[in-house]
Amino acid sequence: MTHVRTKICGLCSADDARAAVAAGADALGLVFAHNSRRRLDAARAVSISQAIGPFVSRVALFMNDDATMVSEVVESVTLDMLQFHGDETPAFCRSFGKPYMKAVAMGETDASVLQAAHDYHDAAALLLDGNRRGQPGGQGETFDWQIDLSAVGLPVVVAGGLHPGNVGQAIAALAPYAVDVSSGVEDAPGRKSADKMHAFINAVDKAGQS
Ligand SMILES: O=C(O)c1ccccc1N[C@@H]1O[C@H](COP(=O)(O)O)[C@@H](O)[C@H]1O
Repeated sequence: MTHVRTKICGLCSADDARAAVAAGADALGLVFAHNSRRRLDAARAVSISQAIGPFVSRVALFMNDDATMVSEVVESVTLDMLQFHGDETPAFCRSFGKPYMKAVAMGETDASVLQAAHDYHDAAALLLDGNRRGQPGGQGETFDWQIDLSAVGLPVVVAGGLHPGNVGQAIAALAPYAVDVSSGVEDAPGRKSADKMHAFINAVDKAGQS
């Protein structure tokens, strides 16, 4: 039996954050990317972060945002990890003194997970997303799960188009360390569904038992 961890991303309210924790999420994502419809300002992010109880990780998501903005967020919001979704270099990712996760855009034929694992060797994890390079994530797009990840050497987080109905299949195909979901547990853009979050985490737990 494997405990596959679940990150729920794009929380836009304290109530949704509490519901995600109640559903059993291991990590919650707060989006600061300038190009996201789920983008938070610092005041809202602080109120959401305060609503998250102990033993649940807080992850801040950026995409090609400038260093000053990232530093301001790191200084004003309680965070455990940073998630970078753009063309950020390894030096940029590690420069904020926090564990980080680098997203790899899998929605193109030449995406090289092994190259990313080499370049971002000090990352806490690699996150594989279904978006094309340059396009924002969080669009609900899957990628081809028939890939061999055995040589990656870093924890792998699978994302992109996951929902309660397909996450078991993704786990069976890729045996990831964790899965990450945003659109697939929403009722409307930026509004999470407690029922969908429960169903998602039940499906993850079930897949980890088989
Ligand atoms: O959620 C966003 O708005 C977002 C913006 C820019 C980059 C990434 C974003 N979200 C991340 O995208 C993946 C997949 O999300 P989905 O489940 O397909 O909606 C996930 O890691 C989100 O954290």
